[in-house]
Amino acid sequence: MGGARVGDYFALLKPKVMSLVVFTALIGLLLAPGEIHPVVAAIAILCIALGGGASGALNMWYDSDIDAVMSRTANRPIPSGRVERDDALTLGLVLSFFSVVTLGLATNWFAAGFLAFTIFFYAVVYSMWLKRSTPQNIVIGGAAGAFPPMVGWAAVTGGVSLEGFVLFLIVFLWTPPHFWALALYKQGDYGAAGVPMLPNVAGEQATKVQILVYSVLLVASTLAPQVLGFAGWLYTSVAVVTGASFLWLAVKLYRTGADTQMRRTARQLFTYSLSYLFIIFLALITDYAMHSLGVL
Ligand code: HEM
Ligand SMILES: CC(C)=CCC/C(C)=C/CC/C(C)=C/COP(=O)(O)OP(=O)(O)O
Repeated sequence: MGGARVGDYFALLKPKVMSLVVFTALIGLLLAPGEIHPVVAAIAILCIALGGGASGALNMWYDSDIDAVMSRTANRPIPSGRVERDDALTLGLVLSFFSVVTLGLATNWFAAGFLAFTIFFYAVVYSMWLKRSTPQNIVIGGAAGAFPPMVGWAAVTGGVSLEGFVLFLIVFLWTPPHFWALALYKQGDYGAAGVPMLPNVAGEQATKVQILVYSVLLVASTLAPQVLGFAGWLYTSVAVVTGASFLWLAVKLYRTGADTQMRRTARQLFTYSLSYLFIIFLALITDYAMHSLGVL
């Protein structure tokens, strides 16, 4: 086939999505108690980024048939013919192996095993099984995207903890509103590709109800750091204000029936979901840093 550029292989790693995944992993690593050398920490984050990228390449290898049918994904490196499927598979496997082994050597084998499991969960459990078989695909599969903060935590401590689980829970509950908002305005795409996403199986109204339910659970879960005592008022004020906006958008979506307006609101919620997760995790680490420095 030929003609593939470095940028095409880079695109296989889903860099934009992984940037936020890696950010949540970084916060997990920074919040974890214990010492980690800054260079080791940097290597650990790089390994999580490469592992995430590897799982993205494996997803694009497996999904190239449906990606070719959807307008949002038709121009990806494989469906557009710029990268061979086999090359994407090789890249995904090599990077998976390299990232897991390097993380194990640099930190500990529990964190490495957890990274391997996360890659497996996204590339195999979600992409090869759940995505094409159930409208609950992203609820269960979303766990893969929520594990990275726990992997970051494990890189420092060699284990899991309640605090790490809370970070997992926040990302886990955030994923359904994040994704279903997008699916609501891209329904046609998934329908055409035969992927059973909630809007094209259960309908728009049922999806809006589910988005609302998960948004309430999500905002409630963001109060857990304060309740459990590992964040203070700075974080909690940010969580309350940004959470209220999240709920307001989810309610607005629920109440908007008209098609064009509904799609606009769904797009707003999707875009907002990205800033929201970033801000919540940033507030957590800022609050933690301020407490550590004695400023708060
Ligand atoms: C199973 C879970 C998830 C599903 C099904 C999902 C789905 C999607 C989809 C379909 C897009 C549009 C991507 C594109 O057009 O290239 C997207 C965008 C995005 N997702 Fe997710 N997502 C999930 C979890 C996550 C997680 C856990 C994070 C980060 C913590 C995340 C961060 C992002 C970001 C940053 C974008 C914007 C990318 C851009 O600007 O192009 N997603 N997501
Ligand atoms: C560290 C590590 C291994 C992280 C994995 C993180 C993870 C599971 C992120 C979710 C990624 C994502 C873009 C899902 C999109 O669903 P899709 O693939 O159905 O979307 P598409 O239609 O855009 O391909």
